Amino acid sequence: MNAQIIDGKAFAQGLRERVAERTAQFSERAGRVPGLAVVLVGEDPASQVYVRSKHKATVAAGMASFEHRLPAETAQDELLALVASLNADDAVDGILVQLPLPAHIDENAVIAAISPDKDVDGFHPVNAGRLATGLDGFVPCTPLGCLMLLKDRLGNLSGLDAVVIGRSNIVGKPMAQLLIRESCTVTVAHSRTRDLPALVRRADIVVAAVGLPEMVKGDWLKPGAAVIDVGINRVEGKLVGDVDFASAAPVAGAITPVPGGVGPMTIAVLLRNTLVAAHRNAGIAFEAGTL
Ligand SMILES: Nc1nc2c(c(=O)[nH]1)N[C@@H](CN(C=O)c1ccc(C(=O)N[C@@H](CCC(=O)O)C(=O)O)cc1)CN2
Repeated sequence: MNAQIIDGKAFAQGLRERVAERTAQFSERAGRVPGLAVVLVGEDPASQVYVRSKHKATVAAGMASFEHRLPAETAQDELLALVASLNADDAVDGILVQLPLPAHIDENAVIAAISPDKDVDGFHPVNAGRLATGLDGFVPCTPLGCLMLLKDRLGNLSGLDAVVIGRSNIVGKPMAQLLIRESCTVTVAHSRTRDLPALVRRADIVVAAVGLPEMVKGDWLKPGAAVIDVGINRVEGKLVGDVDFASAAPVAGAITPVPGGVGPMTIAVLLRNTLVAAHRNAGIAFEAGTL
């Protein structure tokens, strides 16, 4: 067997085009464009690339992009004051503080300061609670992107066994919640999990989000499993995922590559979430349709 490659880059491009069409319709009706504010603290090279990509994608979708770049030494109170001003700004529908933040800033305090109604990252505890309890709210972009790719490939996920490797607030936990919502049987594995290969071998769906280069091997997989690789690890100048693609591809039924799999979905879903936020803020019903 040789896995079908899940082309996240192409899927993300399609999603971005659909968001752009719906943004034009929204802007016509609301008399204003959706606005996304992105805050970057410090000079982390990868974060600078992501923030630049977000700016370009936001503008290309027909939205207003408000970029705030602060020096690495910025005091937490200064960042909280900026978040408060963005919360109060009617031109801003979505607020995103790029992570990771410098070590002297409490990430949780900053996330908690963002208005849950502008939290297009879906990281605020209110939105995490909404997801866990089945209420409408913002869902973190990367796991929602993974779910879109899975549903596009597999259709109905009901009854499938899923293993999520990694328990972060940003990917692992919300991914598990989304799969539960689709009626999968979900196991969340982490660094203390015993006999991870045996657990993975039972899964129809494997989502790897641990940040350990090429950790998941092909002989851990059930033949035909759908494998979603969230890892972005730089090894000797090369980008690799958390899955050992060379050994996994001959066993899996479908697999996301790195790069070009999950990564591009993050920004496409961010635009989608910003469009949803704009509808809510303007009091216009949002029809999800193909978004
Ligand atoms: N506030 C947030 N911070 C961070 C998030 C997030 O969703 N919200 N996610 C990541 C970084 N990220 C977006 O912010 C991101 C990561 C990867 C990609 C991407 O397209 N990756 C490409 C490879 C790009 C490369 O060469 O480095 C791919 O996988 O094909 C986009 C966005 C952490 N911080």
